[in-house]
Amino acid sequence: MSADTQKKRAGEAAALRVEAGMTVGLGTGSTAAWFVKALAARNLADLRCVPTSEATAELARDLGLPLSTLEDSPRIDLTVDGADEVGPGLALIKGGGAALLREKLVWEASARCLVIADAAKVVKTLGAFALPIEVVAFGHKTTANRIADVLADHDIAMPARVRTASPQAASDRVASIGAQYVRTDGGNLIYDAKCGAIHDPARLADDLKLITGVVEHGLFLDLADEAIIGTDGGVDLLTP
Ligand SMILES: O=C[C@H](O)[C@H](O)[C@H](O)COP(=O)(O)O
Repeated sequence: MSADTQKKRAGEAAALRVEAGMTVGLGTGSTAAWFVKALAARNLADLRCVPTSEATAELARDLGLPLSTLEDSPRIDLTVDGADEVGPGLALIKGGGAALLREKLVWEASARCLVIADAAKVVKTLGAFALPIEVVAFGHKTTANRIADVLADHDIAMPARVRTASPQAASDRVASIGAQYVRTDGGNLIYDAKCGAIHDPARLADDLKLITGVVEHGLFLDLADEAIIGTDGGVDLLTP
């Protein structure tokens, strides 16, 4: 069975958790897109949907879901979002789609957060997936040196690399500097850190946040309340 089928199962199961009248955070990525489609198909009354990216906003708008913003709807009942890795205690790596900052803002404003993923995302140790780190473009190479120092302090030898767009995507972008770089919805850059294994995610999260120029990182710790994992047989539910 394909990963996409597992993602669809998880997304559809998550859509059943939404009730009429809720304010719902809409995640970003291919798994979250299945959730958004399944949610729209339910046609629930009085929903308010807060998207975590321009891409999700566009999808939700096309499907007729009522959109709001975090400014207008600062208290979210339930956010449903994908992940790049789901580790022990529902510690997550997110940001493969460069949406980590808006995602984290929406997650932290949510009474409940539900992560949805295919079975391959579940890992024993975080870090095989390169950790995305969102960095201000101004002086980003200096910031990258500081990130490298922090990574080295965590026994991660390889410096993080700035994420570049595919040639097609790059040609679609207009940026004042580095048109080849992926830009987040907020106009920042993404550095990806190939960690291999993150032995102390909480300490790494704290250390990265202390670097001037780092806007956010993709470690989502103590934020997910539950995970719905799509499998070949159905879905598995995980709690922290
Ligand atoms: O920035 C993107 C998000 O964190 C996504 O939720 C994450 O990358 C998972 O994406 P997908 O469901 O496409 O694997």
